[in-house]
Amino acid sequence: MTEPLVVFDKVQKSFDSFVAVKELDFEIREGEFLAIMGPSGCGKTTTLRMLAGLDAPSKGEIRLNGQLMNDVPPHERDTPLVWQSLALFPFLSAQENVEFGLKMRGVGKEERKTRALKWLEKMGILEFADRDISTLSGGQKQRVALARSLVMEPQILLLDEPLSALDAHLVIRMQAVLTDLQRELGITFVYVTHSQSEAFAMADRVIIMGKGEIAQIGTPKDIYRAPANQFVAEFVGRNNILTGTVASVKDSTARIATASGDFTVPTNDVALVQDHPASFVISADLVHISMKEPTGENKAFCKLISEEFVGSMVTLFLEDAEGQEFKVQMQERELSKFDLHSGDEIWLSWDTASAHVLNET
Ligand SMILES: Nc1ncnc2c1ncn2[C@@H]1O[C@H](COP(=O)(O)OP(=O)(O)OP(=O)(O)O)[C@@H](O)[C@H]1O
Repeated sequence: MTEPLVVFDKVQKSFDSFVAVKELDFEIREGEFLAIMGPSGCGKTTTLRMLAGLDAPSKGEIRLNGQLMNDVPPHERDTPLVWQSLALFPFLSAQENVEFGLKMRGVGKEERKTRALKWLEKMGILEFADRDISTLSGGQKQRVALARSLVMEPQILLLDEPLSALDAHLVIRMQAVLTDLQRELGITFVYVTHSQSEAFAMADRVIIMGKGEIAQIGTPKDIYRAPANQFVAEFVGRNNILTGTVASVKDSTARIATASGDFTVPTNDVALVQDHPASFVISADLVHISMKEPTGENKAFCKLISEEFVGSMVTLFLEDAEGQEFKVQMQERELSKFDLHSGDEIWLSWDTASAHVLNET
C-alpha cells in the first residue's frame, strides 16, 4: 500500500524542557481538508510550523510522499503557509504580491504575470490587480494571500486561523470560497482553527488536540456524535454530559445511575463494569421537549434557564432539581409550538440509541 501524503510518526516538539507537542501520530491523505482544532496553547500552530518546515521536530519523523522532511527548510518544501496576519508586502500591488514567490523561484516576467493574473481572477479579485495592498479590504487581502500561495501550485496548503480577523459575514463567504477552491483544485488543505463551526463546516476530518496530544481524529460527525472522551465532549460544547455509576449491563445496553435518575445507554463495545463510574453524552439536537411526562426510559424534568437564538436555531439551557445542566437544540419554528418562558418546567427525553458512552471519564 502506498504511504499517505503526510505521516507524523511519534513527532515531539520541545522548547527547552517544555514539551509543546508529544508523540503525534497521524496521517494526512492526498486531497483531503483536514482541520486541527483545540484550545489555546494546545500545540496547533507548533504542529503546522513543523509541517511547513519552520520548526524541526525534537523527536520522531515527518514524512511527505514517503520522504523524511524533518530538516528540509521551508523554501525547499511544497507546503506554503497562510497566516492570520497574511504577511503581505504593503508597498506592492496585489499582482506583485502574488508574483513574489514566482520571482524568487526565477520564473520569467511574462509567465509570472500570466500566472498571477490567472489566480487573481480565480479568486475574484482581478480588478484589484494594480491596487496597493494597503487599500484593499480584509476579505480582498485574504484572497490575495491565498492567490499568492496557490500560484506556487503547492501540494499542501497550510492555513493558520486565516479567517479569524474577518467579520462574521465575511467568514461565511470565505469559508465557501475555501471549500469550493479545495474541491476544485484537489489540493490538500491543513487548516488550524479555534472555531468549531469553521472546522466542522469545512473539513473532511478534524483533529482535536488538547495539551500537546491528539484527543480524537475523525469526521466532524464522528466527533460530534461519538466523542472519544470527556475532553472532546466538553470541547465540542453541544453535548449533554451525564456521569454516574453502572447499575447493570445487559446485552448491548447498560443502565447508568446518576443523581438525575437512571438512564439506559448502548454500551457500544465500551467495557462497562457494574458499580464503576461511567459517563455518557447526548447531543443537544437529539433531545426532545414535552410538557407532559414522556413514556420512554430516558427522561429528565427541568427548569428552563435561558434561550439562545442563532439564525433559525435555538439552544435552550435548562437545569434539573439536582443542578445537572441540559442543553436542547432545535429549530425556532419547532420551539414556537411551545409557549415557553424562563422558569417554566418541561420534560426532556431522548432515545437510548442517541446516547453515547465515553471511553474514558
Ligand atoms: N518558540 C517557543 N518557545 C517556547 N514555547 C513555545 C514556543 N512556541 C510555542 N510555545 C509554547 O508551546 C505551546 C503550544 O503553542 P502553539 O502556538 O502551538 O499553540 P496553539 O494551539 O497554536 O495556540 P493558539 O490557539 O493560542 O495559537 C504553548 O504553551 C506555547 O507557549
